[in-house]
Parts: sequence; C-alpha cells; structure tokens
Amino acid sequence: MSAPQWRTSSGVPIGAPDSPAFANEREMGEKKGTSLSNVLSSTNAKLATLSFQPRNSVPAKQGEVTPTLSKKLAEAPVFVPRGNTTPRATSPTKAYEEFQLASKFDTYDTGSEHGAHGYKAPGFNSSNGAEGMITTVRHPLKYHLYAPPTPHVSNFHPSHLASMTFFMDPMMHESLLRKQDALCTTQPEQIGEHLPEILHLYHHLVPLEPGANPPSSALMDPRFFSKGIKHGLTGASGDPSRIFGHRTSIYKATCVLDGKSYVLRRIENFRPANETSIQTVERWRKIRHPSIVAVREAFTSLAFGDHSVVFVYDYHPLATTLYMEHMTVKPLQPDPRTGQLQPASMHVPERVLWSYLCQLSSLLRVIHAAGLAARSIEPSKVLRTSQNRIRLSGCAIFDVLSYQPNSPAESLPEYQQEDLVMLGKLILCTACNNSAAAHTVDASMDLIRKRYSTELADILTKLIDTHKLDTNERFSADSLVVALAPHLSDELGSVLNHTDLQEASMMRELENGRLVRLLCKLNIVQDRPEYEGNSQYTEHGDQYVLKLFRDMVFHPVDEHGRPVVDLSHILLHLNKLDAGIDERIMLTSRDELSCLVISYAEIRGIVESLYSAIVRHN
Ligand SMILES: Nc1ncnc2c1ncn2[C@@H]1O[C@H](COP(=O)(O)OP(=O)(O)OP(=O)(O)O)[C@@H](O)[C@H]1O
Repeated sequence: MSAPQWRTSSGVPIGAPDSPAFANEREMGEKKGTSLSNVLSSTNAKLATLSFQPRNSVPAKQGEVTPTLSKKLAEAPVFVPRGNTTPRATSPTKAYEEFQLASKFDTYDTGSEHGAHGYKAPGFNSSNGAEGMITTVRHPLKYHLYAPPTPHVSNFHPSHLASMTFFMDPMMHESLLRKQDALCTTQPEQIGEHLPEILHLYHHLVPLEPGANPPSSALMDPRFFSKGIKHGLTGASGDPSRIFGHRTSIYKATCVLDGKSYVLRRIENFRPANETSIQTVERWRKIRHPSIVAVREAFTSLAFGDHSVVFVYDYHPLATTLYMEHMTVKPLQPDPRTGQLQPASMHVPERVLWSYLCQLSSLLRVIHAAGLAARSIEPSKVLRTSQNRIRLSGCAIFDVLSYQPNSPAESLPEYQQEDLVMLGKLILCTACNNSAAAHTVDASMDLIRKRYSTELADILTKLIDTHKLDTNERFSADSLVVALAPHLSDELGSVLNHTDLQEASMMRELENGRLVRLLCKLNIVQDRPEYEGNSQYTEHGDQYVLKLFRDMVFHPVDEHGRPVVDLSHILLHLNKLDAGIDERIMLTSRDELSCLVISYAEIRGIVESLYSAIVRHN
C-alpha cells in the first residue's frame, strides 16, 4: 500500500510518514483517520471537528463532580478519532513499566482522573473500554523528555530538591547574576578623579576601593555595601598600604586584547631601582593554582602623573577578603526564615578553618617548589571568591618592591619559613575574628583551645612558634601538607560533592536552553503579521492548532475563568512537545464550543514544517 501524503490544511507537509513521530501509528496498522493530520489532509474544511464523531450520546455519570470544568464546556460535544479503538499492543510487563514511569513523573498525564486539562471529559470512564481510550492511553516517558536529578545528588532534603527540580539553585543564580553585573560595570561620571582613558593594554578603569567617590554598589558584595561602614578595607583611603608600605590603588579594567576584566594594582610614586626587577613577575606568571589570584603582568607607567608600577591580576567579581568576612562587624542580615534583621554570627566553624589551611598550604607547596615565597599571606590579601573558596592575591609585589639584584640565596628559605608563620597567624586571626590576635599569641591560643580542637591548636602553635623549634622539627610546605592529609581528604570529598552539584545545575540549564529554542520557534511561527486578518490561517489549519496549544499551555484558567499560573504545567507540555511524543491531548477553543484531539508529535510536526517554510523563504 502506498504511503499516504501527510499534509496540513494549508498544504504544508507536516512530517514524513516514516518520521519517528508517526512510527507509532505504523505499528498500529492502517491509518484510518486516526491522526489529526490524516483528517486535515482529507478536507480543507474547519479542522478536525468535521472528521471526528461526537460522542456526547454517552451521558455523564449523575452527580459526577468535575472541579475545573465549566458548565459551557460540559455541554460541548466530545470528539474521538474514528477507528482509534484498538488498544496499543504492548506486553503486560512493558505496560506495567510504562505505568510506573508515567505515574512517577507525569503529574499531568492524560490518563489521570482529570485529563490533560485538569478536567474530566463528560462520558469519561476509565473502565468503559473504547470510550475512555483517548484519555486512558498511557505513554512511556522517553529518556530525553525529562532530566531528573542524577541519583547521587538526589539525597538532599526534600525542600532543597523541590527548588532544584527545574532550575539552577536560586541563590547560585542570584550570585552569578550579581557577578555578571559586576563584570559589566563601568565607571560612572566621577568628580575629582581623573583616570587615564587607556593604560598600557587596559581601558575603562573603575576603582574598586573608595577614593574621591565610593565604588559602584554593583562592584561590592551586597553584604558589605552599607552606609556608614568602610567596606571592610584595612586602611583609610589615601593611607599607605599596611602590607606594602606604599600608597596603592586598585582598579578593575578591560583588556583590549581579549576583552576580559582584570585587576590593576597600582603602587603609587614608586620607581623600581632596577628595571630588571619587573622581570621577576615572569616567574609568577607561570604559577597556576586554583588558590592564587593569577598574576598576569607588571609594567611601569607615567599615565597617572607620577612614576607608578602596575601589577595586573585576574579579576574575581564581588571578591571579599578574609578581613572583611571574619574580622569586621557586618551589617545586620535578614534571617532567611523570618526575614527579620539580626546580627550575623561571627563564629568560624572549625571545618572552614581546616579548609582555609588546606587551600593555602597546597598553594604554598607549589609556590615554594617554584623557588618563590608568597610574602602576602595577610587577611586583606586573601580573597574569598565564593563560599569558603579563597585565593591569595598580591603575589609578586614584594619581589619587585624589595628587589635586590644580588640577594643572598639563604633569604629565600627564610621568606618561605615566614610564609608558614604568616599562614598560622592568618588562621589564628580568622578564628579569633580579630586582625590583632597575632600580636597577643598566648592569649589568642587560649581562646583557640577553648573553641576548637587540640589538633588545630597544636598545628597553629607549631606554625607560629616555628623559631622555637629545631630546624628538622619545623614545618615545610611539603610536611604541612602531609600533616593535613586527613583534612585534605575531607576537602576532596566536599569539592567532589560541589562538582556534582554544579554538574547537576548545568544539566538543568541545558534543559532550559532546549526549551528556549522551542519557545523561539513557537514565537517565530505564531501570529505572523502576514497572516493578520486572514481567518483562513488564524481560525483554521496549522495556525489555529498552535493557537489552541498556546492557550492550553500558557493561558489556562480555573473553573471561574481566573488565570492559573503553574510553571510546571508549562514546562511539562513544552517538554512533551519538544520530545514529540505520541501522547494525545485535547485542545479546546476559547469559546469552548469546539475541541480537537491531537498528539504532541503532530503539533511538533506542524511547528517544524511552518518553521522550515519560513526559513526557506528567508
Ligand atoms: N583580584 C581581585 N578581584 C576582585 N576584587 C579584588 C581583587 N583584588 C582585590 N580586590 C578587591 O579590592 C579591595 C581592595 O583591595 P586592597 O588589597 O587594596 O585592600 P586594602 O584593605 O585596601 O589593603 P591595603 O591595606 O593593602 O590597601 C578588596 O577588598 C577586594 O574586595
């Protein structure tokens, strides 16, 4: 038998007969008006309504309550396709599996009591064979229809899972948006601050710390942007840096070569004694580690009207510092449950301290192995770029500032040992929430012993009091990493968990991308200006089908005609359309006088054919 031509009323083929969308029909035998497309091809008359037999001869059961069915719709005739009374051949096991799958995922299943629209059609009776056939056919969900969370990230609390089902975690979403905003922020009109328009390869300089004007709020972590606080900086604006001893300024800028944002740290009024000192930065450029703010380059400049040295680092939007996070009093925070403002807790959990120690000690291991010393392990120079994620900034500056062409080889081990002492002091200050805690080590250690484990206190004592120990007893970066092995293993576990979560988030966003493409197509083919006022297109044929589908998906109303906004309803139908499954749905006109039964596969065929027709003519 020759295959029938599948065309819509507008004459556009809606899908090759051998396309997957029609595979199911072929399995079922002859196509005797079983699909809307078949009906449409036979006549140009008003859509499917002419090709379907009304079945309102079967009265609704007395007293049957249909919660979302309006009176008008209850009176509307129900149409079922002719000849579609043979159940799909399927093995009992398969049917059971399908049922399991469908009942697990498909909350809007057409076989559910209320059908595709959430109401039960008159005459519907799941036990009355052919009559209930349209609404009782259950379709297996195809693997690409949904992307449920992968099992290893499914063990979260139900309240977490609910919000994670469709989209990226809202907190992560907000944080990423803020970071994007910070990346795009450029300099507003500033009074009294004259920055060069272009500095070496960088343009659009934006100060990251208050100068003549406060930095833009988009560049600050919102927790620290509050009236009356000095944004968590260690010194007053204009004072020499406490760490580097020179006045410094810090800017975000865009590179002309790659368009990316970088941080420029300018050492004001400083002229390197030796031109070759700048070249020491080359050795830092080679250090690649997740816990360092990568050093890109350094150059001298007269663009600010003085002799300045500028160091270029990677920009981490909305980075805070350990000083800001743990050593300054933060503004009142809203309680996530009650929304009431309350003081933020300053206590740093021990797990976080071990994490900081692990991150920085593994960085020191790499830096020391490269024959360098960090020398900038200070609360204001350790950036916190996301939850408990820290990176050391300000590297390479001391190598230029205190460059000595013939520096004795023994000064490097000293500096490296000093790095470990500074690391111990950093953790001590963080645990005590006080940047001056390192000046009163004994009192601070007493506090640590009260609040934290003996193991942590012992390691900190060994790091800070290193000069009291014999050389062979002292920690080196390598031996410190060995001593931290159990905590590094914990750290590895949480990093792997975090990676799994990120991957799950990415998968959800992948799903969103798929639906965005489908929505684009739907919007391209619907309500085209060329069809405006032409009822042949808008009230009949393909466009009419899409119009009804759109109403069903986006404009559902309750029994009182009030709009119902249900995102999962929209996502469910769009996913089914995208997958082009054979499941049928009933579409109803707004006046509720006509309805038609059509499969997602057929609607998808219509969208595809209309879309390719437009693209062809383009
Ligand atoms: N690489 C970076 N990416 C993003 N923001 C950064 C980066 N480096 C520094 N910052 C931001 O710039 C702010 C100012 O840094 P800076 O090192 O000048 O701090 P400070 O407290 O003023 O230190 P100092 O006493 O040395 O001047 C920091 O609070 C931090 O939020």
